Amino acid sequence: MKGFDDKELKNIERYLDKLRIKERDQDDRKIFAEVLDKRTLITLYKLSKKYIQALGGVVSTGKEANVFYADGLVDGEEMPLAVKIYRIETSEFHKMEDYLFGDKRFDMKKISKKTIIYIWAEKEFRNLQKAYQEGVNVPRPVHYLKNILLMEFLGEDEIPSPSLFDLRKNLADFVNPKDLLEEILENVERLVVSAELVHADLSEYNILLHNGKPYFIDMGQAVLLDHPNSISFLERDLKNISRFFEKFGLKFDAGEFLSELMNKIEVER
Ligand SMILES: Nc1ncnc2c1ncn2[C@@H]1O[C@H](COP(=O)(O)OP(=O)(O)OP(=O)(O)O)[C@@H](O)[C@H]1O
Ligand SMILES: [Mg+2]
Repeated sequence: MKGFDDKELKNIERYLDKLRIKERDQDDRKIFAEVLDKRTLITLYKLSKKYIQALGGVVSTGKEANVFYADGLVDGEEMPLAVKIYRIETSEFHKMEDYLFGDKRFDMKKISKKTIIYIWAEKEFRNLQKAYQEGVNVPRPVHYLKNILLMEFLGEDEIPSPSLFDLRKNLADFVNPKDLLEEILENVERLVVSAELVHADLSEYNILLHNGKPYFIDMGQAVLLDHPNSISFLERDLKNISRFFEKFGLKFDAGEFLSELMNKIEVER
């Protein structure tokens, strides 16, 4: 480890210990130990100096990333944060390549295996930034460094807002499904027409219902409209939405909406 010997690293670990506000259970501690390899620990330590007041518990453990809660500090204001830490030793990174090649923002010729993960975090940050600026409902991006992304935490009391998948059985108790579908499509339109992005993994798993509104999360794989596969990704996204809302007796023609979107893109250009 460049610049840090074992003693310094112990200090960092102690510092991070102090950051953890609550005594976590055995499983949480195991996950911390598993994902916070030395390199990631140092990155988290650097980020924490500026943005993290207290590190909370595990929100989610996934194939590509783990998400933690943190009491954040952004521009002098307290703000709950989601800390998304991409696994460096991810087994899924080959899939990432499909979404990176063809993206003119990243020169793939010069990139090593390890760097792909860092680029992935940067890509999610930039996608979120672009979407957020265009008024799409996404968590506000805060900062990224190497394999760690900080963003607004969508939830309350450290509990993340539910996904549409979580609510599939009792969605109608929380929201009018027809209104929700409309709002999702408005957000898709803003994402595609104004931000010129396609989510490319949109489904009930990556839409959270937060304060009664749909929010798109997990934007790492989102691509620019000029990506060679963007339209087929968009079609797949729309079909996922259509399939989900069918269960609520709502008819929505993904193909028709895709054509409408294509027309609007043409007009914008
Ligand atoms: N900004 C956020 N606010 C609150 N919760 C979040 C936020 N971002 C992510 N989460 C939680 O973490 C989970 C996983 O996040 P995300 O989908 O971005 O990562 P992932 O690597 O794709 O994980 P998976 O492989 O499980 O899909 C989400 O389903 C959600 O519960
Ligand atoms: Mg996800």
